[in-house]
Amino acid sequence: MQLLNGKETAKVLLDSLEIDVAQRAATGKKVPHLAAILVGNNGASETYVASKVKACNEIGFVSTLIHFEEDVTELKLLEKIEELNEDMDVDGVLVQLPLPEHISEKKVIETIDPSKDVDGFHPVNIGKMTLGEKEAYVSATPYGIMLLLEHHKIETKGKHAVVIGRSHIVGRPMSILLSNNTNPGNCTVTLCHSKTTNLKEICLQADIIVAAIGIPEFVKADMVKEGAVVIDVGITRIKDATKKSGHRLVGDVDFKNVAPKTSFITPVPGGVGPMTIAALMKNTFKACDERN
Ligand SMILES: Nc1nc(=O)c2c([nH]1)NC[C@@H]1CN(c3ccc(C(=O)N[C@@H](CCC(=O)O)C(=O)O)cc3)C=[N+]21
Repeated sequence: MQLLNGKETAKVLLDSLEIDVAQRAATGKKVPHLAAILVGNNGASETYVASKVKACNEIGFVSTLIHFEEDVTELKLLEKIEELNEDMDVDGVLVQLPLPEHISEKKVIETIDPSKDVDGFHPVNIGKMTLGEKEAYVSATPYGIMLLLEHHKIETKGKHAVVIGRSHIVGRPMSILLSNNTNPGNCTVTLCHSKTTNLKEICLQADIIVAAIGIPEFVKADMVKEGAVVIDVGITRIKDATKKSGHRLVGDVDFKNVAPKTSFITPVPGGVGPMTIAALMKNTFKACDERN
């Protein structure tokens, strides 16, 4: 069993971006600018957005964090997005999800200029990704997983990949990327979800499993074929008084029992999470490069 170390891989990618940014700056070009919008006081969201801003600072991007109160009106949020769309200095705009009930995520996502949609959530980018077009901004988590597979030279061609979870931001785009005619890619893909029958039998046929359902330790050892590659997207916070933070992070995979059966597996934390950040930074660099 080999650990797919997302933290280390993300660092390699971020170091390389840092050089690219320095090169832009040295030739008098503008550096990438990411604007992130956070609504309310969700602890996990605050942590993730803080990591994104920190990554920006570390590699020489400019970042702007806009923090609205939980009760901000949808109109006010949409107006802010439009302002950022028009701001020539801003290359990437992201609105951290989930949003409060009274705000339509669909409207918010569709208001972001597709050329600044570094999260890759806009229908235009989902369409381009589905068509395998290079200019698409690919949703950061699935993109990060593709980069992790690529970095470790994991053979995916002709393999059976089983994706568990059909969310718009992870499972669905993941299933499309893995089936695309690319490397990594060229998988035969089965997309499973809450209504799937015989999930265990399907998983047992998988060469690659991507668990993205948000149920802690859902994937058990008896669902995994010997030698499979297991990617754990889950990141649930469980209260734990013995931890300084008051919680520990648990993935969608029963890591302790599953890991010994696998050829490669991602840990939680330190697996997919840091890769999500690295992918977002790559998208933001691309947005800047295409604009200037
Ligand atoms: N518009 C939008 N874009 C997103 O990209 C987005 C989002 N909304 N909503 C929520 C999910 C989740 N997400 C993570 C990012 C980093 C870590 C990460 O860095 N995790 C660390 C641990 C962090 C911790 O200590 O909590 C790790 O796994 O090692 C995890 C999860 C981005 N998301």
